[in-house]
Amino acid sequence: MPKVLISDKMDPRAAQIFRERGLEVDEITGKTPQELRAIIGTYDGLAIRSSTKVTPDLLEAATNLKVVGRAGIGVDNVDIPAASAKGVVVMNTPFGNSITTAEHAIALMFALARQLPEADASTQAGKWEKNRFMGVELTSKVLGLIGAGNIGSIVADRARGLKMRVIAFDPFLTPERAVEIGVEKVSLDDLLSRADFITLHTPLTDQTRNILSRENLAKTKKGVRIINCARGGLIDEAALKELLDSGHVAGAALDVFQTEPATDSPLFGTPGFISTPHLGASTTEAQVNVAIQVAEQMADYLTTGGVTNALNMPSLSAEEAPKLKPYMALAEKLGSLVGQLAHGAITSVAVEAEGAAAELNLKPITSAVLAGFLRVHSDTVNMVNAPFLARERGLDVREIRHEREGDYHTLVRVTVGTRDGERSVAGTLVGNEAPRLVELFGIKVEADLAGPMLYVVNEDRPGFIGRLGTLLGEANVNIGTFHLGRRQAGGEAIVLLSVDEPVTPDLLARVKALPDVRTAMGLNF
Ligand SMILES: NC(=O)C1=CN([C@@H]2O[C@H](COP(=O)(O)OP(=O)(O)OC[C@H]3O[C@@H](n4cnc5c(N)ncnc54)[C@H](O)[C@@H]3O)[C@@H](O)[C@H]2O)C=CC1
Ligand SMILES: O=C(O)C(=O)COP(=O)(O)O
Repeated sequence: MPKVLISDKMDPRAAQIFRERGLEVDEITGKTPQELRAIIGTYDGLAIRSSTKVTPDLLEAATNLKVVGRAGIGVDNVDIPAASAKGVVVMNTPFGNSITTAEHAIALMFALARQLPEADASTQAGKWEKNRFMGVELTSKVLGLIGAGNIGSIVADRARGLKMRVIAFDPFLTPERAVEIGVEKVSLDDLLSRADFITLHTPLTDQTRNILSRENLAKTKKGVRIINCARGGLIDEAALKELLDSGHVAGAALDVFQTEPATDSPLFGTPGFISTPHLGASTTEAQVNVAIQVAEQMADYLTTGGVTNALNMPSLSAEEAPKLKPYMALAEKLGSLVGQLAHGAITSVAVEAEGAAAELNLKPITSAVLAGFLRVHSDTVNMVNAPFLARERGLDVREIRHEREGDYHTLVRVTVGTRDGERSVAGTLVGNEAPRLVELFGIKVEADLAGPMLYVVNEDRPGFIGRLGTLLGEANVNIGTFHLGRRQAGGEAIVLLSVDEPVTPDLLARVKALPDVRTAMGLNF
């Protein structure tokens, strides 16, 4: 039974779903990285929010881990390349808390406009400072969005309802989408100089880190108010403090900080500064959404292989997964076969689908080919890390669909490119289920690829099969299945046979010494 660890505070529905889906679940929150490292080894799944840091160090100890599920959006607390390299799927819940977070940004914008926290503190202190708290209206003000994705576009929608003019800097925002969400697409400099309010809604990446740098903050309009419900690393906090002190920035509301938990910050106590402790996603509705979603996604993956919202693997629906499973087995075997047989440096891998296979999602099939192929050299390769490792090796990977149906109702062909040219193998599914090789390096040969096998290339001459059979019999090697193919009579022929025990170097040497043998190899599936 797969085991899941919930390591950050999560709605109880997550644990309930894991149990209902037949998984074992432990909820152990608030652990230090060292404590987590000590227990992670037995778990197949790890469900987190933003507190748990999935570092290379934690992953190293996570010897059984197959999936990390982030009940939320931002995954900057997960080292995705390290997870991918270890073959761990990383999933998030990209929409579950977006409305809630957008509403928090709007709440902070109002709080800044009317100095609500200070006014509240003063009033409750019995001061009744009616003249101290003069606010500004939002109507007709310019709101500058940095990042106009899911959350940014909801903020834009709400702000337009408040009669604000919304401008957005987002290099990936298309002009059509800008029109659709009712924002004016602008450059960052334009936004900085025009916005009365600036709100950040980008992920934290190498491109967005410090996007409101000291230099960029200095380009803002005097009296600007800044809201950050995205990630702490997006703003230079020291520069922000100075600009608040000088009065250039009229107000700043941060829900997120460079270092969290932020129990101490030079910004604390600065006039015009408001903070919340990373509450963007903290509503009952959002937490129920993300807990249910992450648990369903992780349970799907651990029980059916279905993949939804993975950041390091193509999606594969729970309905698709059973249909693709036999294809993935076929693809792994074909990948493994070319991996074992192809000599020399491989520079490209092409995966072609014909007939029924052409109707399917090819991404998982390709990942399985690459996994089978790369596993020949490393047994830690799986479908998650194979595409990543292939990229690292500079392999040119292509997927090709053919509408035509050939001799088989469904066919997957794998062609690898080497310095000596291309070599290709192809297979089908018998009864839509059982993987079967049908072509090897241009020669038609039908074989099940399973267990230890012996592969021989020979001259097609009478008597050869008998001599090979005799040799194997004398060596006490039991033959399970025997498959033959040839290019043309008297030309190059191949023998593929399954044997009960792995082929020993000694047996291989004797096979190679037989007359008419060009080459021989032991294979394993
Ligand atoms: N405070 C909180 O509790 C929460 C914070 N978040 C944060 O909000 C972020 C945004 O979430 P979504 O809108 O759902 O993500 P999203 O992926 O839908 O949108 C992000 C947008 O940022 C844009 N972007 C990327 N690089 C950029 C750059 N260099 N400059 C400008 N724009 C850039 C993208 O094109 C995209 O449109 C998350 O990554 C997360 O870090 C999300 C939920 C809750
Ligand atoms: O979803 C996100 O990106 C968030 O930042 C929410 O964080 P949390 O789950 O509340 O720790």
